[in-house]
Order: sequence, then structure tokens, then C-alpha cells
Amino acid sequence: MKPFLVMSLNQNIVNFTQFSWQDSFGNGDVNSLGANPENGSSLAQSEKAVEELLTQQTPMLATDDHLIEFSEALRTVAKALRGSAEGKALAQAEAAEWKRRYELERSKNQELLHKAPLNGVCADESSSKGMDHLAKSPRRHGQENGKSERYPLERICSHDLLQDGGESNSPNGCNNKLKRKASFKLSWGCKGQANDQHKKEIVSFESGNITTADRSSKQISLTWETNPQTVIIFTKPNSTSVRVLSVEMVRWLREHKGLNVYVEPRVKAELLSESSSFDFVQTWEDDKEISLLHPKVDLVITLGGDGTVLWAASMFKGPVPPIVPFSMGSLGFMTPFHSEQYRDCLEAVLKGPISITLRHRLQCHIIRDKARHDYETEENTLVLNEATIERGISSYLTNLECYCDNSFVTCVQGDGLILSTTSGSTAYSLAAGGSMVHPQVPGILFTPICPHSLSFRPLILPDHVTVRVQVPFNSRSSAWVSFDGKGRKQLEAGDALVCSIAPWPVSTACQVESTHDFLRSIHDGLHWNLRKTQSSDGPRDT
Ligand SMILES: NC(=O)c1ccc[n+]([C@@H]2O[C@H](COP(=O)([O-])OP(=O)(O)OC[C@H]3O[C@@H](n4cnc5c(N)ncnc54)[C@H](O)[C@@H]3O)[C@@H](O)[C@H]2O)c1
Ligand SMILES: Nc1ncnc2c1ncn2[C@@H]1O[C@H](COP(=O)(O)OP(=O)(O)OP(=O)(O)O)[C@@H](O)[C@H]1O
Repeated sequence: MKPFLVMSLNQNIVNFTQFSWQDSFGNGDVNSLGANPENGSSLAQSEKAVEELLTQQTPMLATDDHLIEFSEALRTVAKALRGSAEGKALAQAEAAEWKRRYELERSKNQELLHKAPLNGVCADESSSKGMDHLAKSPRRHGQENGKSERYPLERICSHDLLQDGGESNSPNGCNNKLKRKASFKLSWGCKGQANDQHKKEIVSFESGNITTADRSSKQISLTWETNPQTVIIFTKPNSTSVRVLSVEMVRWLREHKGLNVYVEPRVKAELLSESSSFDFVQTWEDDKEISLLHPKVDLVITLGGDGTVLWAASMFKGPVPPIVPFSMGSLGFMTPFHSEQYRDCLEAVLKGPISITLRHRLQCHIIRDKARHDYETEENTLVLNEATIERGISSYLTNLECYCDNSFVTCVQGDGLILSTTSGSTAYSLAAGGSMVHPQVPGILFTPICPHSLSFRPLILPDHVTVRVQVPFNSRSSAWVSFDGKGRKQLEAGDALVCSIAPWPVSTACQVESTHDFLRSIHDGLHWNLRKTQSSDGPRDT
């Protein structure tokens, strides 16, 4: 070893190594390193400096294996870090542009609101459709109960984000004439409480006293600010009743509601085989194209069971439009709407306001041991229910090392482990002994499958953590991971699955409201705690 070289290198790489080791687990504080675009160039310089330093040193002996390995590791770290900083700079530039557009749009809205205080018109509506039309509309924001209300500045309004940025050139008609999505606002409040501003500061500590100012999660209500124009329908395949209903629903949405309708390619073929009059229905060619549709789609409708909701959510790798799930399966934890009453339900949803359940998703990322030096890694997968890591066809116990924010949790020896969202708590996790958790409780369920230990109880972890599950190098067998029961992938020794809460939840429309719907689903779906009531004629405490 050459002490001088090691010292110089250490001075140059101290930050690199800290960043890389943390970041590979999804926990690194990227801001501390890549907070400004200049970091990209300073990191490139550091990388160059490392290169120079390495070439300036006295020639290494062939026996200096450690040193060679160390310098290779350094180059990899520097390369990864530079890529990360460049990505960050790009994202920041994009965020700044969005902020600028937001500010511009907001001041335009306020100006227009000021000019038209009597009808409470949302600015972009007035510019796109004209005041006359708006004055006639029965559902103007701020006019409910005859009141003329100004928007609270803190409201969350979708239209700033969802303006249609560009036209797709899809051959299947994705380049439709729509200019923008319907805008809506979300408001938070408990029953009977007029508070519709969500306070960001949940905990205050004025004068040294810690108090909670607000709940982190509340019943959320969605109010359309402009009329929804476009819906997308996902249907369970190979079901005659679903097929019959989809034909009827598509016709009704077009003829009675004047909506643009997208369906899956398979369904479009089915509709055309019914009648050529369905040629107005739009579709897409491959699943990548559908994610481009998000900026144009106001509402997603599912016809099927929970699996169809999972399927629909999986089509959106980023933000998901609100989903209206109709129950056409046997259980239906996430499908509160009755298909027989679809017209009334859709009328109510299209009119709004509606209660929604905001269902968190997990983003899952596989880190392959053999690709640990590669900057490019496998794509993230988003799950609405769970990621399951299990032994697959192997007859050996799984041996999974689990870490939570880099703290060792435990080693799972058994059939496997389920990392579930709270929405998924009533699915596989429940069958494996996990608790049922209200879907709006933020958290990650850590549920073992048939653990070979008497004391392994399931855990519920907070929503801010990152969980890493690793197949140790000395494991007797590999493991398999599946996502919402699909897309199974093998995890070999040294591979890891990293999961954290995704920034894109799935909002599903409620029949009544979130808690009511959840309780109804566990009563009706599972017959939870059903027992004959004990009669009162018997012994009593005196
Ligand atoms: N032993 C088990 O209970 C078990 C085993 C494998 C998979 N699953 C679940 O099946 C899901 C995939 O569903 P699918 O419909 O594509 O497959 P599927 O057709 O095999 O149906 C699985 C069942 O799970 C129910 N289900 C799905 N999500 C649910 C939820 N969030 N709450 C309550 N029940 C739910 C469905 O209604 C269905 O009855 C997986 O995400 C997993 O949770 C359960
Ligand atoms: N549009 C779709 N395209 C392809 N597969 C789908 C689609 N919708 C649903 N599926 C798959 O079909 C399967 C069954 O769907 P779903 O759970 O909705 O119906 P179900 O099994 O009849 O309902 P339940 O489980 O409540 O009885 C699921 O595995 C789901 O992934």
C-alpha cells in the first residue's frame, strides 16, 4: 500500500463515498450534494481530479490488487455521482419552469376572478370556453349555496399541472383535439368541519410545546372546476357480463354525456364487432403509449374486481387520474360501485364533489449484485397492493436479510415476506396474518409468510422509511419477487429489493366516504367478526 496515495484519494472522495453508499439504498440526501446545477460540473472536475491523481502516482505494482480495485471503485462512484447530479439539475430546471407557469397561471386566474366575482369562474375556463357558457353552468366553484366564494390561495388545483403539453402523433387517434384536462380541486376536512385548507405544518412547537395542529390524513373531497371530458375504461377480460356492460356504458357516456372514451385495444375490437358506430372510441397501441395519455384523461372507470383496479393502476407509471371502480367480481374491497346503477353513479361522479380514498403505492426497485457497478438499473415498479418475496419453486427456506433505513430489521427464514401498502392489507398480507389497516393510514406492512419461528409477528412501519430486502451471498437458494401478484422476477444471491412509498398515489372514488366504504368492505367481503349476538336471558353481574 502507498500511504500518500491513499491519503490524497481520501480527501478527494470523502463525499463521493458517503453519497453513493446511502443513495443505493434510496436514503441518501441528494440535496446535500446535487442541490445546484453547478454541482454537475464540479463533480465532473472532481472526477477528472481523481483520474489525474491516479495517473500521476508512481506506477502500481501488479501485486497492489487492493489499490487497483479501490481506484476502479472510485471511478464508478464518480461516474454515478455525476450522472445523478446531472439528473438532479435537469429536474430542477424542469421544476423551475413548472413553478413559473404556475405563478403565471395563478396571477391570470386571480385577475379573471377579480373581473368576474359574481359567477366565481375559474380563469382557464373563461379563457377556453367563454363567460356565457360558464354563467349557465350549474356547477361553478364558489356558487354552491348561492355564495360567491374566492378560492383559498393554498388550495390544490390540478389545472396548473395538467395542461396538455403536446399532441401525440399516435396512429390510433391519441392526437385528439382536446386542449386540456378538466381541472379539479381537492379539499380536506372532517365531517361537519368547514375547514378546506390542508395545513402543511402537522406538528408545531411554539414556546417549546409540541402540539399537533392537524391530522396528516383526512377525508378528501374532489370538486371539479371544469367538466371532465375524457374517460378511459378498463375491463376484466373474458367476462360476458362485463362485455355487455361496457358496450352499454360507452354508448351512454358518448350519447348522454358527450365524453371522449378510451378503451383497451382488445375492447375496441369487441366494440367494433358489435357495431361500426363505435369508431369514435379511441385506443392505444402499446402500454407505453397509455402512460402518455395521463395528461388527457380525467377519469378512469374499471369494470371487474379488485384485480382490474390493480391492472388499471399498473398502467400508470406516474400520476394516476381518479378511478371509479365498478364491482363485477366476487369480493370487491376497492370496488364500491354497483354496476346496475352505473348511470346514477357516473352522473354523481361527473358532477362532483366526490369523496376519494387516496391509496398509497409502493415503488419497488431491484438492485442486482452483478450490475452493482452499472449506472443504469432496472425500472421501478409501482404496486398498489404489495411486493411479495418468496421461495418460489425452491423447497428450501427463504433467507432474506431485511433493513429499514439501513438498520437491520431481521432475517426472514420461512416461505417469504410481504411488503404491503395499507390498501393491500386486506389482500395477501391479511392471509399471511397481517393486520387490516384503513387504506388512508400511511405506512408499509412487513408481513412474513409462514415464518419458521414462533415469535415473528408482523410489523407496520411508518411511511417515510425505505425497506431493503437482500438475498445473502450464503443463501441456499434464490428468491422470487412479484408485484401485485404479477411480473415475477428472480432474486439471486446478493440481489436486493428496495421499496418505499411512491409519490403517486391512486385515488379511488368512494361510494359514501373512505371509512364507511372500508368498513363495508370488511363486513360484506370478509364477514369480519360475524357472530350470533348472545341473548340477554342468562346470568348477569349483580
Ligand atoms: N393467499 C392469498 O390470499 C393470496 C395469494 C396470492 C395473491 N393474493 C392477492 O391477489 C392479488 C392480485 O389480485 P388479482 O385479482 O390480480 O388476482 P386473483 O384473481 O388471484 O385474485 C386474488 C383475490 O384477492 C383479492 N384482492 C385483491 N386485492 C385486494 C385488496 N386490496 N383487498 C382485498 N382483497 C383483494 C381479489 O378480490 C381476489 O379475490 C395480489 O396483489 C395479492 O394480494 C392473495
Ligand atoms: N384489463 C385487463 N387486462 C388484462 N388482465 C386483466 C384486466 N383486468 C383484470 N385483469 C386480470 O384479470 C384477473 C381477474 O380480475 P378481477 O380480480 O378484476 O376479477 P375477479 O377475479 O372476477 O374478481 P374477484 O377477485 O373479486 O372475484 C386479475 O388477475 C387481473 O389482473
